[in-house]
Amino acid sequence: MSKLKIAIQKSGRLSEKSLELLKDCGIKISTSNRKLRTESSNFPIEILFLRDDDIPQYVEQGVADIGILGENEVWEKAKKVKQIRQLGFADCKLCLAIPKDEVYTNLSYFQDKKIATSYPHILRKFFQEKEINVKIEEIGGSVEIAPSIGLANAIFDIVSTGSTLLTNGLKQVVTVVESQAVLISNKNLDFEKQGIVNRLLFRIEAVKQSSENKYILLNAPNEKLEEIIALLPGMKSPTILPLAQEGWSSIHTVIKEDTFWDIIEQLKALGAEGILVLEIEKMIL
Ligand SMILES: Nc1ncnc2c1ncn2[C@@H]1O[C@H](COP(=O)(O)OP(=O)(O)OP(=O)(O)O)[C@@H](O)[C@H]1O
Ligand SMILES: O=P(O)(O)OC[C@H]1O[C@H](OP(=O)(O)OP(=O)(O)O)[C@H](O)[C@@H]1O
Ligand SMILES: [Mg+2]
Repeated sequence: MSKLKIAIQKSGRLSEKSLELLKDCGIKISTSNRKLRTESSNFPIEILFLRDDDIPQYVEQGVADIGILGENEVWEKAKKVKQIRQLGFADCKLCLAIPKDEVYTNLSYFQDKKIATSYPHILRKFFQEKEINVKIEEIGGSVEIAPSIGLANAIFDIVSTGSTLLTNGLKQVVTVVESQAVLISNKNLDFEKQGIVNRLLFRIEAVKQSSENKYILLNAPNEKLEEIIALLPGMKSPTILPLAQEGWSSIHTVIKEDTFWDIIEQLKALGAEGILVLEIEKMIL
């Protein structure tokens, strides 16, 4: 049986989360520092540890079948690969930033300015669409240093918390794109490999659903059941079980992580008691 080759970042911002995702999918992998290839003992997959910049090219060529990397690298390299699924980690933005004491008006500020970046392709496309002429200085890293050493007037780089900009005397003025980790695939996978990708995707879906949802249990007075149920969507609809105490019921359901604080406040206001919120290990819709 053939194995699916998955490329992940060897060491960097994406490495740990990529391995964790595979582990959460029940895929066992033994890792050691120096080994650049490894196989899973319980899933038909081989893992290649690579520089993230190289992953689009390898996936296009079929050296790797699928890969995990930032959308920013996928756009920058512009290789012919299929984007399968966003993965919800490594969230960041690609931004234009300038020295903090400069007065910024609008995009025309950048006319004829020199901008340092590791993302020349994305940047060139952006300014071409805006019909603004800029000079692009491509550098491999430590981009934030460029204005202070006289290499460029501005930078175009990854921003997350903004602390790198701040400590280097820069301020963000334009967000060009937002990015997160994504799963990409070769465009011509054979039937067998596509089957393995589908199995992997099914597991990723279950892992992601479980992290985005909470299981909640609560006790509610029967006269408020209707109003409380209206607040709780559930996978189909909530489960209602009578309590030993007359006039009360227990409600079980699943709610979205990002709405549960709002909903819980409303549930309490309607007289709900003994509210338990539990992590979901896996969730299959
Ligand atoms: N500060 C950040 N916060 C969130 N995500 C980030 C941050 N910096 C980078 N990323 C995301 O993680 C990816 C990898 O970042 P990293 O800094 O590890 O890359 P790299 O230095 O190019 O690594 P490599 O050695 O593999 O080429 C980026 O392409 C981006 O998608
Ligand atoms: O807005 P912040 O939270 O400060 O994050 C932004 C910084 O993070 C990334 O670099 P990283 O720390 O990964 O180092 P690298 O340049 O060596 O890749 C990126 O290149 C920025 O410099
Ligand atoms: Mg890189």
